[in-house]
Amino acid sequence: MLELVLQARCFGRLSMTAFLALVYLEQPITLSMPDTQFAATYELGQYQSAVEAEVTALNDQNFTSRFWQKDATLWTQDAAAQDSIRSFMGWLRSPEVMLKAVPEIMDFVHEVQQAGFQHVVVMGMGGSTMAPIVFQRSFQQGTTSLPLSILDTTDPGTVAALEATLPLEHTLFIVASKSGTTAEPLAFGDYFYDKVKAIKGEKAGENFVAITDPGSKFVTQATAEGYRHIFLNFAEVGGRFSALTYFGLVPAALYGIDIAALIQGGVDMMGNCGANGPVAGNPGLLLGTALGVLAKQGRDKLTLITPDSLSSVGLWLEQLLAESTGKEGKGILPVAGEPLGTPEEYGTDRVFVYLGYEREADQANQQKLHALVAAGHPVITIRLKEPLDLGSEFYRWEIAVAVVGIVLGINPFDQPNVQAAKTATDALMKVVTEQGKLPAPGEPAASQDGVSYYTKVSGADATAVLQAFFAQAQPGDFMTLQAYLHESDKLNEELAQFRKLVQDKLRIATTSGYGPRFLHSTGQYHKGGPNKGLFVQFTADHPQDLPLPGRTYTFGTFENAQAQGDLDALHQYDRRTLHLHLGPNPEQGLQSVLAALPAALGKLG
Ligand SMILES: O=P(O)(O)OC[C@H]1O[C@H](O)[C@H](O)[C@@H](O)[C@@H]1O
Repeated sequence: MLELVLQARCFGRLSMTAFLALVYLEQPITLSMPDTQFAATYELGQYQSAVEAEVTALNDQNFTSRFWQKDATLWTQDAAAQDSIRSFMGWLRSPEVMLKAVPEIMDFVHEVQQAGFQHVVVMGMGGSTMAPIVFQRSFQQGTTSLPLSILDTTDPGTVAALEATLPLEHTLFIVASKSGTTAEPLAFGDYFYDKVKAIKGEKAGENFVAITDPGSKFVTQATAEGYRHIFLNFAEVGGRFSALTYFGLVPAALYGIDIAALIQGGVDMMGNCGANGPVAGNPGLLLGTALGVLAKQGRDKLTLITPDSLSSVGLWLEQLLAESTGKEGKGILPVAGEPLGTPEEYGTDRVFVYLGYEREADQANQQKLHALVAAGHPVITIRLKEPLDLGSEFYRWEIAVAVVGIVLGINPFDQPNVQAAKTATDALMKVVTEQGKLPAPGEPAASQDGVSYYTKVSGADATAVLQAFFAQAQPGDFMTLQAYLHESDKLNEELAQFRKLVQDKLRIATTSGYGPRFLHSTGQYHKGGPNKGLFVQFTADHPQDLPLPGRTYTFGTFENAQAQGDLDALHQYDRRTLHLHLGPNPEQGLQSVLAALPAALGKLG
């Protein structure tokens, strides 16, 4: 059967009737309107008709006008949940609102340049740093702009390594926290404020900027400490929907990105998604409907394929998808950073999304994607002209996950299970305050080469424990690596090797994230999504720990408590876990685990 291909460009010029007429034809169709920027291709095979039916059903219910009127009955009939949903839809107008704020942001950029700063560090977690990470990794630094670093980990080795690269006296620190209560950014802020104060005394505040919500407690602290500037974000925008607000745009502008053009992309996408009145087609609706329908039919692992130049988008998308959809035992698992394979390597639980540039042919991935389409896997392709198109892309995906929420029947704007890990961590930190240290872990199931293996299953040695752990895998499961470690190229390679060995043998999806970053991102799905995960947590010793000013604990203890707290939370949700404490040298420790893994997997059927 021929696959149906719809080149979904310029929906604004294509009536929905024409669109539906075209998608019903049983032959490949390419609509070529190269003057627009919202290029997406849907190759959905056997799922095409179900997606069309859902788009029609949503349009029959006046989806677009109800959506823009924030009609929360689209998502739920529960009155309290409806109030909550409405209160998180401020992001819908964020591109329009922020376009007006461009002169204010650019005035600030000039002020910073004239003050002689040499480096910018953005410090925060989750939605407050994901977009800056993408900007820093996807764009070239502007010629007259400042280098940008992002700190979103409590790992003392990482904090120390960053500190060693900074001209502290000439570094601008941006403490970014929407709520102003998240423990990590407050710790980062206090740590570096103390350092700068040791150099500049009472003038330390000149080097600090806050981005937060109006009225947050952090505003009081930042004011008292004489912060150079406090950006008050506008209300009703959840963290993962804040890329095109001060959280993304202030760092972007300091890095030299043309933020007016970036935001304009978002404004254009707003229009295409019906912000200014009825539209014949809606790129966000189509993407969200396709992903929602596919997830309901078991294709609930969104496998993101990008060229290297866009790989960081995976981090942003992970948070948006996992926190928005991973709840009530449902959800779409974002799978980023898995090299693309051949059709036999995948189960029937995948949908592939290729996000690339028009100018990069990326033949190797394209050939594999063609083979996947031919084998019946759904593939969605989105091509950008240039990095600035990320402005419209962020917006398309934000609309899409809101639509996924409708299709799956969940509230896409809350993150009810993130708190579980925070609560467990807080309880552990209380123990640290009272007893000076964390509770000792129980007996390991095995120890080998200085690596301790903690898990509920047992085995005579490391290989046997790994075998017993992975014997629990079922088709449709996934494995996730959770590394509370100092990121390095070597570790990234080793983690990729771990994923490959497991994927090749068990044919399950694999993901990987550094802690505590992922706690504010995919952590919601881990606890709130379907119970299909095999969780492998890595921790290590902290030979060079760092004290935290005004606290009785160090960065290292904080990181350990976060790892232990999340493990406790995963157990509350009855998840299958394996904790590997890698000892003093994590790269070497992981090497030892990798040496045992092939034999362990080899013994499985
Ligand atoms: O910006 P903040 O209020 O500090 O929040 C940072 C992050 O915290 C939590 O973990 C939420 O689950 C995330 O959605 C949020 O982005």
